[in-house]
Amino acid sequence: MADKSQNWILIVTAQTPTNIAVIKYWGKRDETLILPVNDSISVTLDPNHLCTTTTVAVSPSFEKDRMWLNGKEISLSGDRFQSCLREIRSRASDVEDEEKGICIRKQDWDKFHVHIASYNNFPTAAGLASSAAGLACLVFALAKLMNVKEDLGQLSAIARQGSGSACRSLYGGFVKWVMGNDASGSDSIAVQLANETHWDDLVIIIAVVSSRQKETSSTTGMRESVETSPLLHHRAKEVVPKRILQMQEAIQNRDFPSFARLTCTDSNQFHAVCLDTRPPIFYMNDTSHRQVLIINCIEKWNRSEGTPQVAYTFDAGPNAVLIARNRNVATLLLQRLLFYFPPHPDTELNSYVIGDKSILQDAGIEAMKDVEALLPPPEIKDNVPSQKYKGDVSYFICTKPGRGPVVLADESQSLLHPKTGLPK
Ligand SMILES: Nc1ncnc2c1ncn2[C@@H]1O[C@H](COP(=O)(O)OP(=O)(O)OP(=O)(O)O)[C@@H](O)[C@H]1O
Ligand SMILES: C[C@@](O)(CCOP(=O)(O)OP(=O)(O)O)CC(=O)O
Repeated sequence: MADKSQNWILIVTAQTPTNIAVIKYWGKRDETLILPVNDSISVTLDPNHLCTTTTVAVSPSFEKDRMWLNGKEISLSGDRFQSCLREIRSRASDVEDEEKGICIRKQDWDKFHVHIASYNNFPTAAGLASSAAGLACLVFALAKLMNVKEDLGQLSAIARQGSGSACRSLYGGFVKWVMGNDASGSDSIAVQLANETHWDDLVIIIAVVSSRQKETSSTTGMRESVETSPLLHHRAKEVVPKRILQMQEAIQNRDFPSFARLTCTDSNQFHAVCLDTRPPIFYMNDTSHRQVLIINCIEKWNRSEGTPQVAYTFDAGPNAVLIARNRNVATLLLQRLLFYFPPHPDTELNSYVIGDKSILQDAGIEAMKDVEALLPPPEIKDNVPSQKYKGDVSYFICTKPGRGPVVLADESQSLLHPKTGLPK
C-alpha cells in the first residue's frame, strides 16, 4: 500500500455535457435508487457552449472528502453524493503511477479521501440541467481516477443515482434512458441511439429567461406529481411507450417534422402534468407571456411553412430550448427572436447572443442598428405586436448536438492545485 506520509496527489479532470430531454422524464417509481416511471430520450448539447468541468484528486494528505462547486465549498453529506461516491469506490481497481511513486491497491481505496472541484459554465439550478452535467461529470471523473473498468452504460446507472437525468449525459448525440424492470435498478441505464454526427444539421437556440433559482425543484415537483396527478400515470402507461418508439424512428430517419411534433407535444404534456399536480406547479408562471409568445411564434411559423421548421421544449424552468431543422432556419429563428426580444439598451449584443456566434453573422446582425432594422416575421402580417419585450430574455445560447464526456489531459485545465489539492 502507498505510504501515507508521502505527499503525492493524483488528479483527473473531465468535461461533461448537459442534455435536454425531448421525451421527458417526470416521476420516479423508486425515490432512493432514482428509477423512473417511463423511458426518456434526450439530445446532448455541445460541451463547447454548455458543460461541467470537474477535477477530482486523491492524496494520502487529504483528511476528508471535500467538494467545491463554482468556487464555493459545498457539503458532500447528501444521500445522492454519498451513493455515487460509494458505488464508484466499490468498483475501483489498482492504480499505479511509477513516475510519482504512487501505488493504490483496489482494497485500499476506502482509506483515501478525495477532493472535488466543479465548475458549470452556465447558471446552476435554473432549468438548464446543471445537475445532469454535474453528477455525470462527477461519476465519470471519479471512475477515471479510480480506474473503474465498468462501461459507460454501467457508469450511467451510478450517475442516475446522483440525478436521474444525469445518466443521459454519459453519451453524446441522442440518448435513451431505459427505465428498466429490475428492482435493483441494474437495467435502468442510458443507451446511445445515435452519435452527434448522425444528425448534424440541427441547430439549438436556448432563450435563457431567468437565471434565478426555481421555486420547486424537479425532485420535489415530480414527487408531488406522482402522488397527485392522474395524468402522469396515464402518460407513463399509455402515452410515452408509443412516443418513445416514434421518436426513435424519427431520429433514426432524421425525420424533422415527426421529431418536432413529438418534442413540442411531449414538452406541453409534461407542463400539463405539472398543472394537473396538487397544488399545481407553474414552471412557466412568472414569465408566461414570454413562453406564450415564443410558442405562438413557432407554431404560427411552422403552420405558415406547411411543415415544422423549429421544435420547442421547456424543462422545469422558464428557459425555452428551440431546435431548428438546419442552419438556414436557425438564422431566420434568431432574427425572429431578436425582433421580439431585443436586448436591453445596457446589454452588449456580443454578450446577448453567446455560443456559436456565427449564426448571428449569417443573420446579417453585427450591431444594434441591425437589430433595430429587423422586420416583423412575414407570417404575423397585420398582427405586428405593439410592444417589444426589450430585456425580457437574459441572453441566447446558440449551440448544437454535441459529444459525450472526455478527460482533459492538459493540466492547465485542472481546477485543483497540483501541490495543495485545493481549488486554484
Ligand atoms: N457541477 C456540479 N457538480 C455536482 N453537483 C452539481 C453540479 N451542478 C449542480 N449540481 C447539483 O445539482 C443541483 C441543482 O439541480 P436542480 O435539479 O435543482 O437544477 P438544474 O439541474 O439546473 O435544473 P433541471 O434539472 O430542472 O434542468 C445543485 O444544487 C447541486 O447539488
Ligand atoms: C424536467 C426534466 O428536466 C426533469 C429532470 O429531473 P432531474 O433529473 O433533475 O430530477 P432528479 O432525478 O430528482 O434529480 C426532464 C428531463 O430531463 O427528462
